[in-house]
Amino acid sequence: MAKKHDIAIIGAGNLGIAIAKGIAGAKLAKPKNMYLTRRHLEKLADLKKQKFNVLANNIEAVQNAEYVFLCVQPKQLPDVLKEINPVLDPEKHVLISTITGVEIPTIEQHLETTMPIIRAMPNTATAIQESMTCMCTKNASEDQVKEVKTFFEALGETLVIDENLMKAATVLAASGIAFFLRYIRAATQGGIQLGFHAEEAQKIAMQTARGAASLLVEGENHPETEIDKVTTPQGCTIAGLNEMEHQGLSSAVIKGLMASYEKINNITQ
Ligand SMILES: NC(=O)C1=CN([C@@H]2O[C@H](COP(=O)(O)OP(=O)(O)OC[C@H]3O[C@@H](n4cnc5c(N)ncnc54)[C@H](O)[C@@H]3O)[C@@H](O)[C@H]2O)C=CC1
Ligand SMILES: O=C(O)[C@@H]1CCC=N1
Repeated sequence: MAKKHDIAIIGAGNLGIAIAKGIAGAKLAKPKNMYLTRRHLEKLADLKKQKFNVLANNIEAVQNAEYVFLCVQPKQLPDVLKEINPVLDPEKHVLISTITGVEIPTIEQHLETTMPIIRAMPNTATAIQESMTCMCTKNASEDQVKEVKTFFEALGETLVIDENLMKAATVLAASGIAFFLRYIRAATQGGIQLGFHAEEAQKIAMQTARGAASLLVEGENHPETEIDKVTTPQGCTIAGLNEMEHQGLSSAVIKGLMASYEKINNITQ
């Protein structure tokens, strides 16, 4: 954001904490300008020591902020909106909702005033400024979207999308972190069976995953172009790759993404 802002993070759980750390790490705001709420404050003791404002009072957090991040679980959102409604000011606040599966018109139904609302779908890598964040809005101004986009650009990569793609973005990018991590864990377990100590196997798997992603990011290539460079004829790579496909690797990933997507449809029930 062009100028420094005061920020409320309503629901400083796993994602809220990652956002708070990312913002502070990118120097977008100082900890003393951030107001973090959650139900069990003892879990924010470390952040309190780092001078973040840690409080149980959502109203106070909103009153102190211009940018209000909503980071509670979907089922917790109606009560939170009911609580902060009286202090929301469309001239002062921009609401940034990270809540999975709750569309902007639904958020609006819970509000007494028409507010600028931006939905953002970051992932936990915001904590280290490596998020992939998809965003959409309905009534925020171009300047407000630009500001929030600039903000998330400091926390990784961004894409402004139509709201009807937000569920897909949730699965691919937000849940996606867990999916890629599970591959790294599985590769680590395989490496151990092949003779490495666990730490060595994990180091090899992590750096190899980073290298694979970097080849695509920096080379702007299709994955198969890079795969073709690895698969020596009659070599061990194609033998392993084909066995993984016989066992349904690509199919398992796609089916997993679809299951995750379907779950979003009834996540608030
Ligand atoms: N965890 C992730 O990687 C991602 C999560 N999201 C979305 O972010 C939201 C939060 O997810 P998580 O951080 O995983 O959940 P979480 O359960 O770790 O965090 C939610 C936090 O909200 C607090 N909370 C509950 N009711 C509250 C209230 N009335 N006032 C203040 N705080 C309250 C809880 O104490 C908890 O710390 C969800 O809607 C989720 O769909 C979106 C993208 C990624
Ligand atoms: O698992 C969930 O429902 C949330 C949304 C994406 C990541 N965590």
